[in-house]
Amino acid sequence: MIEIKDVHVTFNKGTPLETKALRGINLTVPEGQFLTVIGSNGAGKSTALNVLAGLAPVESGSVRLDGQDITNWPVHRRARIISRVFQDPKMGTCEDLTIMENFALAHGRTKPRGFRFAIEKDMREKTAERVKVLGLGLENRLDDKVGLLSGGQRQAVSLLMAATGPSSVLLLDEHTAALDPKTADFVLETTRTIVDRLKLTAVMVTHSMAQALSTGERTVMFHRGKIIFDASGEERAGMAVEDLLHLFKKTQGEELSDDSLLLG
Ligand SMILES: Nc1ncnc2c1ncn2[C@@H]1O[C@H](COP(=O)(O)OP(=O)(O)OP(=O)(O)O)[C@@H](O)[C@H]1O
Repeated sequence: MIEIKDVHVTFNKGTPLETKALRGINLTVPEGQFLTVIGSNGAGKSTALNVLAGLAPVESGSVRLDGQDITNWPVHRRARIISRVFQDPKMGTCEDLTIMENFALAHGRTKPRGFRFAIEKDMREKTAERVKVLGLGLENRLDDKVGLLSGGQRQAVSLLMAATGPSSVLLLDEHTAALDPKTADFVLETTRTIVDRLKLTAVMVTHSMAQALSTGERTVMFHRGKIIFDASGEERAGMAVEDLLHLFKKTQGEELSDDSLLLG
């Protein structure tokens, strides 16, 4: 379970560039929940993910994971339990290494003589089995360099790698935004399957309201560093993008002006 309590993040404090990126965020995500996060540009979505990953300076408030206070844990300590997939398909994998080597690396199986030698038969079979879930035939291309894969294939592999290992929390940072619509749909469907099968706690930031409502089981909206609504259950099940816009206008007294949110 993720528990973010009254978290404030201010960049460049005390300077003319001071930005209050998060202004008292409270968010509890129960174990196994798939949460989607939406909001206009600069609303604080990525900062919230960075707070979880340990990359944003928490000015006040606390972050707990499964009851442990991780507010001051360094990034590397969290990396074992929290993994992340970024917008850029190139960020989750090493393009000069093969699919197999990337998985070996993710498993921390490196040895002084080089991990090529450390890839045991057993691990190869397990990796092939895992990659097969994607339905892309990549189980027959384990020795191909990742750089040869398409953006969608690569993002699917990143996703699988992030979900492999001991981590139980998956952070998805607009991970389909750089893909064409068809590939984005495929990666999104793969995401749903992986999160469901591995019973992960997932937080997905997206610019698409439609995607936010059709994925996972709960949606929160950020606006100017605050969470302005939190929908789940029946309320969310019947929601369309127009309802979100209406809700935004009702709570904020203004129209939502971010085109990417409206069109996504
Ligand atoms: N490292 C940083 N240094 C200074 N300001 C930052 C930093 N990171 C974010 N900000 C500022 O904090 C605010 C929130 O940014 P954040 O990236 O969290 O928004 P976002 O909701 O993810 O937006 P977008 O959808 O545009 O990516 C913005 O005003 C941004 O310019």
